[in-house]
Amino acid sequence: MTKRIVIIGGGPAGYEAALVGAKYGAEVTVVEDAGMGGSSVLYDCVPSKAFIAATGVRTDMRRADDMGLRPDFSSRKIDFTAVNDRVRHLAESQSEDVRAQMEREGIRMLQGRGRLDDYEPGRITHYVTVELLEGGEETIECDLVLVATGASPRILPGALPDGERILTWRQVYDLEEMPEHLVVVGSGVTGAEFVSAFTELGVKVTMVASRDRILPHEDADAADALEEVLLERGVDVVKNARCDLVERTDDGGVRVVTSDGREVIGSHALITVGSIPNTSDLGLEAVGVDMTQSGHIKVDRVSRTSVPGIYAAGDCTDLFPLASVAAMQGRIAMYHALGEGVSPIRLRTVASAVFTRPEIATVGVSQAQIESGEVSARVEVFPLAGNPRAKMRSLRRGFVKLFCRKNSGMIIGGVVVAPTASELILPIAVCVSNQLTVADLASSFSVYPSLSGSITEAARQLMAHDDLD
Ligand SMILES: Cc1cc2nc3c(=O)[nH]c(=O)nc-3n(C[C@H](O)[C@H](O)[C@H](O)COP(=O)(O)OP(=O)(O)OC[C@H]3O[C@@H](n4cnc5c(N)ncnc54)[C@H](O)[C@@H]3O)c2cc1C
Ligand SMILES: NC(=O)c1ccc[n+]([C@@H]2O[C@H](COP(=O)([O-])OP(=O)(O)OC[C@H]3O[C@@H](n4cnc5c(N)ncnc54)[C@H](O)[C@@H]3O)[C@@H](O)[C@H]2O)c1
Repeated sequence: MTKRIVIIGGGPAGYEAALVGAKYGAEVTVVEDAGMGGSSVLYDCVPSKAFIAATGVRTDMRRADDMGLRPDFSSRKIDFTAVNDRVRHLAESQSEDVRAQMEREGIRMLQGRGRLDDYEPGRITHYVTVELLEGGEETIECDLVLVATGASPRILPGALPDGERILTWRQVYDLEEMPEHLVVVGSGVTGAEFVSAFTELGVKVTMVASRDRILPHEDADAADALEEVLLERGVDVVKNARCDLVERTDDGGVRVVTSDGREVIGSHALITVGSIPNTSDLGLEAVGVDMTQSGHIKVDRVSRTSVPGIYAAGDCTDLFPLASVAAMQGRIAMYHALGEGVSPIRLRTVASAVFTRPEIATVGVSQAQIESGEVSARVEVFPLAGNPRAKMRSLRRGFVKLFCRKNSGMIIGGVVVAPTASELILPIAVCVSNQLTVADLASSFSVYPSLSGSITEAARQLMAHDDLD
């Protein structure tokens, strides 16, 4: 019998799940209140990476002098409106591509807000009521529901965004002029990416970090390397500073006040203090779906919630807030729900990147886990400074780090800090996913000269260590 599936949320978790559902012959409806592709495509991941790509042109030009080229960029003004127009256009056209693909696959799409509406919890059939954007309501009867509603910027009570001077990251692309002095509150991945991007555009940036280091959840050496670059580029980092208040000043700027009374004055403030899951008003509690204290939906590794027939995927769950993970959770939910063979999600194999200059990419276990004794492994750090390709490209910083099991040499993690770390991490991710060893990696050919040569070289160093043991 054809399964009837309703997916609430059309981001990577929702649309990837819908495509799998349709492929396996289910009758799929996706309910989305913004646009297909969700926040990932319209407001978060895609626009930020498009913006960063534009700012990266300036980074590359900075090296031109060192290479004997003397382009005169001082007289070329940055057309900030054009930069932002391009970003918005890219996001909208990607959203349209997702919508067109879903249409081709025969997926029904409804624009509006969905909520679970089971009149009698515990039954096999579920009901989703949609408040349609065009007006009116529709209730859909179905066998399976996937909740994929994502998350929204966390708002500090003392720092209410006004879209002009006090901004969330989603409002940056509406600015008509470049900020003179941007104060970025929060030093997680989102904060670091915008600090780096605006710095590359030549904007004065101050970063307000709640701890004594930036990127507290990333590899410490990588975070230190980035901090060094940011300081060298003129960024001020205010540490151990929790922001309590952000307000407009009489001259049109902003005043950021920390809990210990420190004050930072700037022209604009960008608040990047994390996200909250979009899980209220969905009727989840009424049907008995277990939630965490933070409001995330509890799921297992095949995306099941505590209620049969209701699955959840992506940023509304408590796994790993990445588009790639959301998409994988969504696909896994459908394979499982439709009785296809499925492997539970393996978070240790997730590769992720921070798109700063330089980029930071990681996969597998962390050095912190090794140092704490939680994981037993050997570590090799190989600086890029000696790499011939890095010298040719005038790259002074960056490194490759590999972690392998002590006896077997199996690769269980790695970190790359380089301009293209997000691309260079793949061979290490392949090793981690497929349980390959340093010998496998060391015996693979890398191109000469290439930055990836440092990855095979790091593996060779770990092998040499094996020989001595
Ligand atoms: C600034 C920033 C940059 C990022 N960059 C990256 C990156 O480079 N790489 C990466 O892997 N990840 C990145 N992420 C994380 C990534 O954006 C998220 O992990 C991803 O968006 C999660 O996808 P999702 O499908 O769970 O939800 P979303 O993409 O948030 O989509 C959910 C959709 O559901 C809609 N919705 C919510 N409630 C309802 C309802 N009741 N009815 C109907 N629709 C509803 C929402 O409006 C939204 O459109 C970034 C995040 C941020 C904040
Ligand atoms: N390139 C990418 O893949 C990418 C980019 C952005 C976000 N993301 C995903 O989103 C997740 C969340 O990242 P994020 O940076 O948005 O949030 P986060 O929660 O990781 O970081 C927010 C930071 O703000 C700090 N903070 C909280 N309240 C504060 C206050 N009052 N004053 C000062 N600082 C305060 C927190 O201590 C924290 O360090 C990431 O873990 C990642 O999975 C991914």
